[in-house]
Amino acid sequence: MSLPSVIPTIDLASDSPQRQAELIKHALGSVGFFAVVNAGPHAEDVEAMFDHSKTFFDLPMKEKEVYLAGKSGSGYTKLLSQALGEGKRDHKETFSYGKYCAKTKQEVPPPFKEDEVAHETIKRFYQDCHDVSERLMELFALALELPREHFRQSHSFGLNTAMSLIHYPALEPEEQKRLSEMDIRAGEHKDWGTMTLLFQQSTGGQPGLQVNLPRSAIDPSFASTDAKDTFAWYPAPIPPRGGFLVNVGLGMELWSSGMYRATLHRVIFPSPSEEEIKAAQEGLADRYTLAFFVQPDDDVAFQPILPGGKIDTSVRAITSGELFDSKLRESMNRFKDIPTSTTVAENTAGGYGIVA
Ligand SMILES: O=C(O)CCC(=O)C(=O)O
Ligand SMILES: [Fe+2]
Repeated sequence: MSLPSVIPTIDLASDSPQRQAELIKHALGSVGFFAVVNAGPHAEDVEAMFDHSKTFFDLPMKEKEVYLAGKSGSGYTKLLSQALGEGKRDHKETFSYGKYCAKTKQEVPPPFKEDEVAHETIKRFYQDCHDVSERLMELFALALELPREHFRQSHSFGLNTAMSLIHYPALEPEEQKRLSEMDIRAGEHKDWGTMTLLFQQSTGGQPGLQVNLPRSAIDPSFASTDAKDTFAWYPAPIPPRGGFLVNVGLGMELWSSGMYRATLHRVIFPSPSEEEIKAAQEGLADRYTLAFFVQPDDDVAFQPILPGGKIDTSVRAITSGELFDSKLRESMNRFKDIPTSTTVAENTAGGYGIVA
């Protein structure tokens, strides 16, 4: 069974809200991912964002280093300076906008600062991602029989939600073979927050995102057998132009008492044969993605929601800020212990990412 049929596509322009909520509930209860079409940022803006991202990552290291991320995760992180999963460093560089558009504005890097059009595009993209995430949160609530503002009201505009430009550079096959023994593009992890919107290039981009799913989610007939359920990695689809993927993080999994699943995912290097074919066809291709990490305000407690829209207030639930801090600490400790295939001194000056 091919994956697009298990990662459903939700059309936010034509399905009814009831139907959208039903599809979301089913997707998040089984595979933890779905694709959205006909909503969110304009396709032209998404494409422009990929161009701006390329412009930034093409800058000489000296210029990018000016924006090195601090503990908040905002700013630039170098190749191999994060480890989303166990045992391997991530062969990617990122630029994250933490509190962008909010009161404490982060400084925008030169290619965007000096380019009024680029700057406006980034702001509009952020705003449109925020707006569609609010719509989705209303549907998440509707599907669990909660008041529509239940999740939405816990996310102040521009406060904890962060946006990342991500670049996974293409490598010569030999170099990639050497690196992939010790590193990965993005190690296996669950996101931390409410949800992530992930934009991939619909044409000319490189795939590589994989999701870890139980066989019973891929093949419904399997669920009725006695065989032990096993997990395997499946390639995630790239939605059509203007579309994007959505997955929920650990915060939402806790909040929904597991009715919405945070699914493990990772980004792998292309296999040498695929790489060779691609290289022959179009020259070496890099993978660029844009991620919008929706994260509740720090003091929001993930008070578990029970079936029927009841809230369990009998437990002292972890807050969004506590979960974020503990995940950040965990990822820093994990990172320190991981050897790398390249000179550590050259590559570890970056900060830490927003996700684990
Ligand atoms: O870039 C991708 O395809 C996925 C990135 C991701 O999962 C993350 O940064 O949390
Ligand atoms: Fe992720």
